[in-house]
Amino acid sequence: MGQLEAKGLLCERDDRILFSDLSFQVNAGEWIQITGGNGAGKTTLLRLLTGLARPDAGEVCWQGEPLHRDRDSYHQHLLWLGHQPGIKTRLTALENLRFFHHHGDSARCMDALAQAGLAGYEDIPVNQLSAGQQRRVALARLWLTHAILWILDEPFTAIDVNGVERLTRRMADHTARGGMVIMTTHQPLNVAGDKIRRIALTSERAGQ
Ligand SMILES: Nc1ncnc2c1ncn2[C@@H]1O[C@H](COP(=O)(O)OP(=O)(O)OP(=O)(O)O)[C@@H](O)[C@H]1O
Repeated sequence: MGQLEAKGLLCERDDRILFSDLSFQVNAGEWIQITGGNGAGKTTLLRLLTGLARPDAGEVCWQGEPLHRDRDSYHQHLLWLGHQPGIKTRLTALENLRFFHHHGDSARCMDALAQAGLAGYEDIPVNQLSAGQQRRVALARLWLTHAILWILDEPFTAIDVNGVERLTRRMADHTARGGMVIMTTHQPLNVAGDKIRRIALTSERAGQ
């Protein structure tokens, strides 16, 4: 089972301190929402947690080891879905999933697309899908991945109410089975308060 630990993170952008001395742990089965207004540093923090960027001070550890020591093995445990859908718009929805998940046979990929609400759209080039449907193609990976840790930046952007409900259920299932979710969203989450822990990137952070 995994454990992610942020230790004393400092991040500066344009001579402004976004956050400093930020420490927290995420354990198996935990669901974390990073909160804060526009520009508070949520995406920046998520990128530090993925190992794609390095903090100005402090470090991020996975199972006790600093990420930069063995990023490749960390990435086997991680599913990162960034702000952009990160999909190939000339490929079909199904081809996109097969591209990301080589182990995913067509039947599993079709099932994942159905779970994401895209049944009937499997063979359509992604550039002919709506913004929300394109996002759903990326999010269908949540039904295919074996990664224990999901880091999701604004996964609900452009997603309708029904889609948000499906995704929320999927995240709840994942954490109930010992998975970990760290996400940002500006939308209210329809989840019992004790199921989710919030880490605020604001001056109110003290006391969180
Ligand atoms: N590559 C970069 N170079 C310089 N400054 C950056 C860079 N990326 C982000 N910033 C700055 O860092 C700050 C935090 O940006 P970030 O994207 O982390 O905020 P956020 O909390 O995710 O915001 P939002 O809710 O709008 O997505 C912003 O003030 C932004 O201008």
